[in-house]
Amino acid sequence: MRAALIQFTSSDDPQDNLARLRPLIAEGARDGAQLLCTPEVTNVVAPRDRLREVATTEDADPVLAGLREEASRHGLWIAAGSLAIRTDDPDGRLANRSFLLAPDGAIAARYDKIHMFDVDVSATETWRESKGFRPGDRAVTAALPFATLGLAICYDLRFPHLFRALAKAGAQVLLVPAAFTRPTGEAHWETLLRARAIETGCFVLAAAQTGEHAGRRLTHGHSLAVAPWGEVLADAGRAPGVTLVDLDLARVAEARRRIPALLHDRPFAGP
Ligand SMILES: O=C(O)CNC(=O)[C@H](CS)NC(=O)CCC(=O)C(=O)O
Repeated sequence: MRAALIQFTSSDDPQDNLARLRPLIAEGARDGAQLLCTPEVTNVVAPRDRLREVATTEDADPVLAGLREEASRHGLWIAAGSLAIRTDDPDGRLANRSFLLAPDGAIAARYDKIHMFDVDVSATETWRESKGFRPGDRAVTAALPFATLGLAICYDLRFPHLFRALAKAGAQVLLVPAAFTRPTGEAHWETLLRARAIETGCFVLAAAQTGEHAGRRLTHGHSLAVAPWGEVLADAGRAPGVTLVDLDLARVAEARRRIPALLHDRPFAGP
């Protein structure tokens, strides 16, 4: 199968983001991608107040509507990394929700980010994702004609048991759309993605936000594709654009045959 990672710098204006995404999708389609992945919060990256003002419901979100159009126009699958979506939460919290869009434009799966990034990265960089977003509580796989996908988002990457559960439920390709911070990206991003691939014997596809966003926020970039044995197949660097990668799904079974650790869980007591 051929996948495309769309690396992108989302602004705080969904219409602007959609307008800049369309040509990248056309490029991925022209180059034969069957599955196209976009980063976390593709529709809007903004400080909390602006985000709440801009985010709308699934029915009203222009980026979701536009991506559904693009999926059916080009007849390909789009994993809309995540979108910030208004919910019925009494406290007004949004969902950080991924959508898998089928080649006819239908919504084939949804996943709400489970783990909230409530972290003091440094003395000057602190995040309280749970103030703006309501966490999900359900892991999601989706069987496509050419591969079974496991869905995760950004900070979920640090919770290996989620990925193990996805692999055990049949996932062969794990998606990790992200908006990683610069300091944690430099220190951990590639290592964690390679570890999740090796542990699960899955391909990992991670489409990333890159560059400078509203409110002077910086993201790490380096959209990455990793093989089940752990090799980096593609690294998009810092520039926005489309990165193509060919996945030979037979490599999933091959990696798991060489190291059958997924079958070797044992109960234990303690510590
Ligand atoms: O708030 C938004 O706009 C959407 N959410 C995000 O971008 C989230 C929470 S701030 N970012 C991460 O999870 C980064 C994780 C990370 O960098 C790490 O694990 O090191």
